[in-house]
Amino acid sequence: MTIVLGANQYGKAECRLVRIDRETPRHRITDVSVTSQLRGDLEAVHTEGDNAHVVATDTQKNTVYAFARDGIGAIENFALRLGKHFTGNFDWITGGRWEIEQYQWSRIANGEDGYDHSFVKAGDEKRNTIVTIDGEDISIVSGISDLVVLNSTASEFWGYPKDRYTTLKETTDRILATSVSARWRYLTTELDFDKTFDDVRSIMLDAFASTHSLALQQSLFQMGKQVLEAHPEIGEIKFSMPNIHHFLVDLEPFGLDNPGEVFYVADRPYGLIEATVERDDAPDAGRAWDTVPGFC
Ligand SMILES: O=c1[nH]c(=O)c2[nH]c(=O)[nH]c2[nH]1
Repeated sequence: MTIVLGANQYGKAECRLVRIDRETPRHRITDVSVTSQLRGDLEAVHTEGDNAHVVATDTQKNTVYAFARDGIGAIENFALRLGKHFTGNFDWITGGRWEIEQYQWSRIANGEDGYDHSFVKAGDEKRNTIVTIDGEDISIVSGISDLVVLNSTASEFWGYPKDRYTTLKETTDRILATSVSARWRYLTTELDFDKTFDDVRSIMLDAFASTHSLALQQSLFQMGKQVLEAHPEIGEIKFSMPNIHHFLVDLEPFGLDNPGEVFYVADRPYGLIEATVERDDAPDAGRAWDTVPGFC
């Protein structure tokens, strides 16, 4: 028996970086966290402590900041730039993984257009991407997280099997709320990623709002289906959507009715609905999803 090194990667995680584009008085802000990880011929450092092939994690971090000097642009393009740099400049680095999470800011309101150089954090919602390079293969999985949405009606849940443990009452009018995490795989590296992201987000919101839902699962599928129908450059989309339960408060002890107006929101436990919506002719995903946690 011999003990050998298995899969490995290394790099600098969560390089927080804010860039201000200030060519004109109307500044723009890009706020990201970048993780760079390299793969390749890295056996010797693990088995011998030989660092000859180790592009230091500190160097990777510095490269992230130095590249930002030229602009960031769409996070997908920034991740691709980093990946091509490391795989192109160090022979033994044959691949890697570049993950970026982007935090959203909007302009502080001031008339129609907002202030030129004053921003307010736009909630918890985040945009993200993972670019993976493996030799000649490049995969891009992008997504959104913490997109919190709520329908105050047009949601039902009934017709489920009943057994001795079932206490849930059927309903034809409930609140449907969730925090959408979605990731989708691009089938191309040449794309206006900013525009596509905005469009995917707005399709998901519109599908959630316009679906009269008999189950969160049905809303999820509609969201994915409508994204794939509009975007042939996306192979599949995965969702993880907690059902944020809103329970009707029993006001009867106070002699009051409650016609669907007063709720308490339970933070846990929560239903967790996860699914992949895919086109049946999409090219094989290869290892694109291997290091994307939290989805099925
Ligand atoms: O939309 C729902 N899907 C379920 O699978 C489920 N299960 C449950 O108890 N409530 C709900 N709601």
